[in-house]
Amino acid sequence: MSETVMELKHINKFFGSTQVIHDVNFKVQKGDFVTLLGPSGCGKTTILRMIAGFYEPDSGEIHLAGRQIERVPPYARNTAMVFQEYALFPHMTVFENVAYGLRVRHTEDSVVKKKVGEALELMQLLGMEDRYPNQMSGGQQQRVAVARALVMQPDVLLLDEPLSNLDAKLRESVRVELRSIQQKMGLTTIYVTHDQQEALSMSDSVIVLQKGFLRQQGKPHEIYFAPRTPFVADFIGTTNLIKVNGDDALLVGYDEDTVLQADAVCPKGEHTLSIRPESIRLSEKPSPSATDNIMPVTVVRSMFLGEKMRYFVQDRKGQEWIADIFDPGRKIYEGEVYMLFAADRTHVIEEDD
Ligand SMILES: Nc1ncnc2c1ncn2[C@@H]1O[C@H](COP(=O)(O)OP(=O)(O)OP(=O)(O)O)[C@@H](O)[C@H]1O
Repeated sequence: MSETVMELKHINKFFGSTQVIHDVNFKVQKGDFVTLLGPSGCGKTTILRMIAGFYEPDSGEIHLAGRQIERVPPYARNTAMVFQEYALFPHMTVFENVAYGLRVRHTEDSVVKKKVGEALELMQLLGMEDRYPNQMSGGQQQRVAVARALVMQPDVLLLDEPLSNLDAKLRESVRVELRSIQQKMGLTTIYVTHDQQEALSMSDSVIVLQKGFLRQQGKPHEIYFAPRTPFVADFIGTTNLIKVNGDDALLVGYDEDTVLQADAVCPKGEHTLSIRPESIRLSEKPSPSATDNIMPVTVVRSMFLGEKMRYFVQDRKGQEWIADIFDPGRKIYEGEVYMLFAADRTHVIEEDD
């Protein structure tokens, strides 16, 4: 059974006269890894800082572990935040950096020793207790910053792009490590990133933000395969966004000669469909199965990308589509071909941006 540990209700935030957060609502289940995802400036950090208590919302409520906390000072909330720039104390050893929060709380020495030891072990930092931050790599410093947060046993761990200073390979391995520790500890975590891949691969739940508005919250595969707005569809990977005429039916009109079958009833009027490039197949013959959509197209250009071949094709209307063909072998499609895609991958977008 899932249990809600945190909830934001109707949160609004202004900086001066500019509203940067607009009526944001979401719930976080205990033990979940939740990602706030969106482009630069969409308000991710502002939301995280309001949860930590560094900013106050102008209106709305924040509930954490049974308490209403939006006016509670940061030190009196049981949250711990890890910043992008680690913010370790340079003049303190690793041990003292990790112990800092416990010392502030006047925790007994023997308990400090035990808890810091456990956190260092979890983050694979045993043996480095006496080093100073400048004697460690970026990845190690980042692990110290996480250990320093874990040791506080927060109700929620807040991570603000903690991997963005690491190179791609290290980032990948720290990402796997972080997720596995978080799951082992059952630690509720909110993670800020603008990296879609990172969000999809790490999260139980993803929250997509655009210009201070929450556009969608869902499991990674829901966000990917059933985006609710064109922005979400386009921000999460590559997609084909196609304008169609709906008629309160599964069949939608694309042009005079083409009717497409969609994955849901499309309301009357102009709407958008999203079809992922990997959901498209190409064929020299018009041989669709009963549930396939089919359209004649012309190959404009193609690109070999290793595991897949990316085709840019144009339909009769002049609309360009992208089709990704995996395991392409030696076959190259050229000129006039047919594009096939299943009805259940022809996704009706509920709301236009
Ligand atoms: N202290 C501040 N005073 C005034 N405006 C601010 C302040 N902090 C953030 N903003 C503005 O609020 C908006 C949201 O910023 P925020 O830092 O939350 O975005 P973000 O999604 O975390 O972006 P990034 O990924 O670039 O860190 C931006 O337009 C930003 O310029």
